[in-house]
Amino acid sequence: MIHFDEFFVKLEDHLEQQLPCVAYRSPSENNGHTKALLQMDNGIHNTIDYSESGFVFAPFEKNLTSFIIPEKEAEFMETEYPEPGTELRVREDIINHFPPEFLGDADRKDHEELIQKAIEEIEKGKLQKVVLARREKTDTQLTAIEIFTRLLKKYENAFVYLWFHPKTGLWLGATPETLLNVERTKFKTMALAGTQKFKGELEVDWGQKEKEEQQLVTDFILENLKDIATGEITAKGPYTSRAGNLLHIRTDISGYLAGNAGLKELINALHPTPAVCGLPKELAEDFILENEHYDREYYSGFLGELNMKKETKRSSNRRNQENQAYGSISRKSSLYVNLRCMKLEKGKANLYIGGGITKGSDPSDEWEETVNKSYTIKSVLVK
Ligand SMILES: C=C(O[C@@H]1C=C(C(=O)O)C=C[C@H]1O)C(=O)O
Repeated sequence: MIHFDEFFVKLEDHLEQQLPCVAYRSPSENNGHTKALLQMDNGIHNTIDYSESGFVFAPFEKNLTSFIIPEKEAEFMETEYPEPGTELRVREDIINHFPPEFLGDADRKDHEELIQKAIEEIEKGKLQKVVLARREKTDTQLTAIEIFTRLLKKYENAFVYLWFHPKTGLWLGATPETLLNVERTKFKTMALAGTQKFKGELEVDWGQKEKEEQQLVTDFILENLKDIATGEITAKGPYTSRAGNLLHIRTDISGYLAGNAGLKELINALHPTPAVCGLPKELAEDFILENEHYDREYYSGFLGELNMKKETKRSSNRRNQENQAYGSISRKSSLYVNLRCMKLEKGKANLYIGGGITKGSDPSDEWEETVNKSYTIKSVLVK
């Protein structure tokens, strides 16, 4: 563990040298410290079968390249940051810096037309759900590290990260969505969908449309895991879960991998889930690629620790001591869906924001939802 001043100086130095690096912190429920992997040279490393150890950064489109910072090629550092009691207070008048109308009517019109087109496609009967997103460019005077530390201070329940790689550029985010947690054969995932604004209350009512939309995600996950899991798959929920200024419906899903299945099979079964793509998966993906007129790149892809070393604490319990002989170091993967994120380019932040469309969707409500979601990032972009 090092002091956070040293941590951020080293991170900044690495960014200046344009070398691959990542800094991140897990959601508080997973008790995370702020960590980083600084790759020691400028080598380019890809992963296809997810067998390597390191930090992976994978795109939305399955057949595009996933990059990895290998554990063995990088310096690992860890710090305690932020200090307790230093939660970020954002300006009350943040909305005046990014009034929805600032976007101009053209953005709104384009997005609503896209949604209308999807609703018409859904009404034809083949496509059930499609998640449509837009990209919004905005200015920021802040440096990458300033944005990162502000995200850390504001969103303790999110997976917060800063990723740089010469092949992908600089990305930052605070995502509420776990793709996978895997330790030995035990896996955990979640079905997250349905959105409303948080107004101080966790006890809220959800509309039929949101409940059904989230149920589709749960059903898809359970169905797709059936053949690679052994024994029963447990689903806890649905319940309301807070993500910054938003609420979502969430179900926690866990189980054990069957003997012939590994991380690769799990990822292939899940990514991209109908929380970010749609149903049926291929039809939804085709619709997205044909109709969203920009490249999602790494938005709605996934990222996180892949097969990273985890030391298990010694226990005084005799039976555990015997187990230690074999199992004191295990491998752990913690992957998150890349949402509430941005790509930073020379004073410009590119935000990516989407929402699930089903036959009950209303284009103007869906637009509002993307505006609300955009404040997750916007609220840390102004000092
Ligand atoms: C697609 C996004 O979020 C996803 C879509 C949601 C929805 O449609 O209600 C909710 C949570 C996420 O699974 C996004 O934030 O860009």
